[in-house]
Amino acid sequence: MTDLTVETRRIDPVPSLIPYSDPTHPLLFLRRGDGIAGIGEALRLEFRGPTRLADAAAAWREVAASARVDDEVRIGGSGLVGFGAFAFDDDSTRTSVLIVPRVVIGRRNGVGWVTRVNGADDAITASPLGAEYRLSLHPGALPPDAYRDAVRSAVGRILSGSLEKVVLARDLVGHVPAGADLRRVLLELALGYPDTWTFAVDGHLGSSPETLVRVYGGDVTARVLAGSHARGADAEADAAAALELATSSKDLDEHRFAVESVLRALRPHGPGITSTELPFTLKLPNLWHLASDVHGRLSDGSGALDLVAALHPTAAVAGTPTRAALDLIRELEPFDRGRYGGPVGWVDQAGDGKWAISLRSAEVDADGTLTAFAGAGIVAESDPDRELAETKLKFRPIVEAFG
Ligand SMILES: C=C(O[C@@H]1C=C(C(=O)O)C=C[C@H]1O)C(=O)O
Repeated sequence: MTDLTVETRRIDPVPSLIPYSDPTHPLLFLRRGDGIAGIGEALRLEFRGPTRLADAAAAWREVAASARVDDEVRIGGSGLVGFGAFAFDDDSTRTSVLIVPRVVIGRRNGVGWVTRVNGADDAITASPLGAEYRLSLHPGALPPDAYRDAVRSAVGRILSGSLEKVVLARDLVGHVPAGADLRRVLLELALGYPDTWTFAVDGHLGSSPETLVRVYGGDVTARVLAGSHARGADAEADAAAALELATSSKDLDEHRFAVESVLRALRPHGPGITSTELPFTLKLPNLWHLASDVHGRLSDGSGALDLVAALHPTAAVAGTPTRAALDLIRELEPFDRGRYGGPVGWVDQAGDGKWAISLRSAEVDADGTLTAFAGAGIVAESDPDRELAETKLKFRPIVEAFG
């Protein structure tokens, strides 16, 4: 592998990162206007199979150790960065990637920068958006009726004692016209869901509210989501919806499994890592979620990718116990989730980084085939109609951004 030469220079912060990214191959990780956009690929690493995350962590350590980095900005996202998107399942046929762009444009807290790899001299320009397009998405391999049946089967397994929780997803499919400017969709997502992580890596894009893990200078944070409720039609109904969620033993159970799975994975790397004592209600434009924040200090020098490898898959996207949940997902979902439910984010030279769980997301293949997934946590008290309705709400960001 050739050693990378990386140079970061301060620039006036660009007003919006999205118009600077590539129209058909955007690389983006953004929240509330701050983040990084990549152009081109200076280095692309691909991984597969059960060790894909550990392999990526090891490969990245080598890339980082051999890179010559001159960074006059030195904040999260400056210097050497790799964008990553990883498949959910060990047996997925979808490739997991780490990509070092040729050029990165970043902005954070009023500071702007540009990073050039191996002397890339691309001009930094916002290009006009391509033609408008709209597409409709249709049920895929697990249509609504079959999804209800799958939920019923899962509840049966839970009641028989095989497991406590499983997250079941269904799929929608569509076709993106050739040459479509994907930045249009990213702008819609970023405007509509400003508090989420709007991302695009290797044809996989979305707006995720769930932080898998964030590492910076030995501090670690995560935001666990599990337990959902539709927003109310008016202020009063909306407050009632939040209260119902915050006091629902079904949702609190579902949530507890997810928080416990995160703490179990992180504590070996920092015994003092804790979560907020009680979950809080997080308001998104389409949904209420139960949320818990996790934070602490790392005691073993783990990098973001090491923790991603330790955490994935959490009970927010798989279930509890993990093995039984993954087996049931394979049995009841007639598709490969690809990178939905997998880690997506970036890592820097020090091993710091920000990673979300790919939710509210879609995969756009080279031939324009679009596949989107949305799921819901199934526990003993789950009702098939309500879980189906929940997946509909979770599809909304993607359906509306492409529609
Ligand atoms: C599985 C999804 O979302 C996850 C499941 C949730 C739930 O079951 O309540 C809530 C947030 C996410 O952790 C999805 O968006 O597809």
